[in-house]
Amino acid sequence: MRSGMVAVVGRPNVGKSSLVNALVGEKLSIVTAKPQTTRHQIQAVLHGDDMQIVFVDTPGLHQKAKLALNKRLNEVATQSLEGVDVVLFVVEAGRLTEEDEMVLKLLSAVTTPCALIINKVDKLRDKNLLLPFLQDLTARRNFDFVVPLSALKRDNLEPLLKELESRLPEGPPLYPPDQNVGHDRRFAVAELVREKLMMALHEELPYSAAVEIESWEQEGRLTRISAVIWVARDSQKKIVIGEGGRTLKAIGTQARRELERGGGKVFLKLWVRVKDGWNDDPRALQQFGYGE
Ligand SMILES: Nc1nc2c(ncn2[C@@H]2O[C@H](COP(=O)(O)OP(=O)(O)OP(=O)(O)O)[C@@H](O)[C@H]2O)c(=O)[nH]1
Repeated sequence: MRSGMVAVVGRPNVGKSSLVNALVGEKLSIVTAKPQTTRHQIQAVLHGDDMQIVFVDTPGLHQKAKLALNKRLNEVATQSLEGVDVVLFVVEAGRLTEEDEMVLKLLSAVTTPCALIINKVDKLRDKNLLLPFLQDLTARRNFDFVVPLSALKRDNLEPLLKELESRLPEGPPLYPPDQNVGHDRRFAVAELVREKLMMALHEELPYSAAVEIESWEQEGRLTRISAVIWVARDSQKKIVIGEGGRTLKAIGTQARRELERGGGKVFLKLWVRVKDGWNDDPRALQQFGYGE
């Protein structure tokens, strides 16, 4: 058995989340309610037969604009990258920006094995450009390995997994195999809808709305989710639906967009129902996932 931590770094929009989702195979591997270590936020866990990969986020790398300026943030990011087994530096094929350069610069201080992942090769019209692009980057840093791939098309993921497997230390899994993936994913989606609801209503309904996932069906790349927004009073139902259904529609659209970011299509159907005083009812709380 091998297991270890892998950090995925790169500028915004290069496809880091898409890559992790493609590798873990969970279209909707949303990150709430996942365990957290002191220095790393767990993004997703890949449970293989004889390997476990814990993908982590890098604190410090998220304050993107400040990256070049803030020494402290660089230190935080560097330290956290020193604590993992492999770093995946993700870039977009054929496109290197100033932000990529900043991340590369930050990586120069990191001694952890580091791989160059050239994502979105499917977007590259002229495949002949790949080699000079790759050569340009490998001239700047000694990468431990290089994998061109497409997270979106799930192209060339296998070589990356093989490389990772050979580099992870031998040892027991860091996390117990997740037997409640279904429940976790449902809870994560419910929380996402709730977050959009709270944003749409500007906290007009704090604590009096709960979201329950009623059904969940997977049809190939399409996920059909039906969710109920439970409110405590009739007047609140009107607020959530909004004039001509506008508020509810906006909530649904925002949640759906976020769910689709990892690829695949999502049909999200939202309903609003009233359960008088649900937020005082322990059984209702349990039903909505807020119980012990
Ligand atoms: N054509 C193509 N598009 C991709 C590929 N991988 C990701 N994308 C798209 O690139 C966009 C950004 O992908 P994300 O996975 O959200 O990128 P990210 O690096 O996690 O972005 P941040 O969360 O902002 O840091 C999305 O529209 C993806 O669908 C790929 O292999 N090919």
